[in-house]
Amino acid sequence: MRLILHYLKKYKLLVFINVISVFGFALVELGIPTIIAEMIDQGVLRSDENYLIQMGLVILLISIIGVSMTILLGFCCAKISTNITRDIRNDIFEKAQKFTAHEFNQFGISSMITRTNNDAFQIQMFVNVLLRTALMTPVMFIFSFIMTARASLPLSGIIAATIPFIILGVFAVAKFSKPISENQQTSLDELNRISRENLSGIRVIRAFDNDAYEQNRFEGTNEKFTGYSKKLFKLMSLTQPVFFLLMNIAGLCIFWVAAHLIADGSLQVGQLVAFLDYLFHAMFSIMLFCTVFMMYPRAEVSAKRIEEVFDVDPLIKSKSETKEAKNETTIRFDHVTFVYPDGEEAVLKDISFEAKKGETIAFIGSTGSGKSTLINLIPRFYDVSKGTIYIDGIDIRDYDVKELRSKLGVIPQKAFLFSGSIKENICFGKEDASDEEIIHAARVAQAYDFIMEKEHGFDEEISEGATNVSGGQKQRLSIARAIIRKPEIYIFDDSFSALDFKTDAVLRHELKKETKEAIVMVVAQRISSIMDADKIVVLNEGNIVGMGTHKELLKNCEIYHEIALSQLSEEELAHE
Ligand SMILES: Nc1ncnc2c1ncn2[C@@H]1O[C@H](COP(=O)(O)OP(=O)(O)OP(=O)(O)O)[C@@H](O)[C@H]1O
Repeated sequence: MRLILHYLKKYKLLVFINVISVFGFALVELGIPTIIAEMIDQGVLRSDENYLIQMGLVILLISIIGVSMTILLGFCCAKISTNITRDIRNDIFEKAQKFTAHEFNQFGISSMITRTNNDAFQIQMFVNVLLRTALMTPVMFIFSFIMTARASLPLSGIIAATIPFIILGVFAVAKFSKPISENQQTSLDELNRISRENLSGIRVIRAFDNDAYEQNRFEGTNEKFTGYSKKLFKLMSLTQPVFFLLMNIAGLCIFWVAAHLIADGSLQVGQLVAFLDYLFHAMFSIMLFCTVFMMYPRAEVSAKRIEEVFDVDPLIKSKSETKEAKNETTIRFDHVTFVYPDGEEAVLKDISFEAKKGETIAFIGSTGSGKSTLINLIPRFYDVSKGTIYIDGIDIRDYDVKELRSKLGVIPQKAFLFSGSIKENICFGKEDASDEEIIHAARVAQAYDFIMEKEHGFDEEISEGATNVSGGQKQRLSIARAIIRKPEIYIFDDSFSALDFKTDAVLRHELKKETKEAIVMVVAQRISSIMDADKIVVLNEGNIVGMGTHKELLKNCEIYHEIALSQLSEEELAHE
């Protein structure tokens, strides 16, 4: 409710119009039975035709007002509920933009998608019904109840006696349905996760001939989800007949008592007609109330799941303004230690090094030695646990994150392309890039030739998951995407691994010309990719075990010598 109220505040005017139309609608609805009762007692029984015509016209006018109010009510409810859902989705998306991998892991990507789509939709349905009925129900009920009491006190006593049973029933349904709704949403998360994994890992599943296993896994979860949904529907479908049964019993009692009252002359037929009409409205409003109340537990579960996302305090906090930077391009790690938020041991230990404008600094080491972790600290995908990283003399935590990242051109280990054209993918690095800039970036990244071989050149569409380009082509496009930004610091995380040796060499040669004014940080497994670097940092189990040029390291770093020996022949090494 807190979440819904928070969003409702943004639409005060619409809510106000909504309230007016509810009152208008309720008064019109309830006014008509009063007039009809008058018409029967004064017009029909006394055969007063003029009176009947006059009252008929009043009913017509009131009905027109009623219809207009109902249309207005529907319009307001639809507008408010859809706008609120849109706002919730936008806010979840905006919040998620600030998440690090650690925060995403708390929910899982599939659950984030379910929360954004399905949970937000549950809120939309609830708000729509709530706005239609929340105000109308008490207004109509109280008014109709007073009117039924006015029409006949003994008969209204029967309604009053029925109400506690209805309220008890509604509370019981809400109590049972809440845990089922929670389980339903959780199993929907699971279903989405399995679908996602299945679809994106379809090749691996087929290659390992594991279709049957995956099918069973999916069917199991689907069955679970269906089970919870069935339980909910059963509960709901039980509720209505029981409700009507109660109503019918109350109706029977009412007619039985009414027959006696009319027989002994203490109740008129007109009064009974008015009573029945008000009774209908009272019951109708109770039924609406039950609908809202039965939807509430489900919406509450969804609201809680959305609030969980909003309540996360992202690890990375941005400064609104960056301190005045020194007029230099440097990057400096000063005794940096890092432990993953959900890890126990330090993955990087007391790391210190520096690189200046125009320099290339490379990182090498066995798998799991911490190379990717090290460079992921620079765009602040995570913050250091100890020590400081300085860019241009300023602690990176003192930057506005946007400004910090605008200095960087990151080419991740797993090249990722978006669905859209090749051109759009390259322009992701610089929205307003000219055609010349796009072509230049593609040429430097050695992507131009293969792009031109595509039927539509730069307008060729990249499919979802970039399945229509090869691994090496993906890497080159993501390199072009970084080049086009002309960043101050290039970060290549094993970004040449899918390239053949010749393309790798040409690309590095072309890059050298492009990056004269920048710092280039390269993580690589291949010695040949980094042996020209100005400085090579050798990592082992999170420690720096060697730092220097290729030649220096060959002489004084045993681990580097071993890596070199495993990749280069004795002859090649002897040349160094
Ligand atoms: N998100 C994470 N949470 C916890 N531990 C992690 C996380 N990511 C990586 N690690 C651990 O941190 C260590 C360093 O991983 P990292 O990816 O930095 O190594 P790397 O040198 O880049 O390896 P590779 O060459 O295989 O890419 C590994 O032991 C890894 O298991």
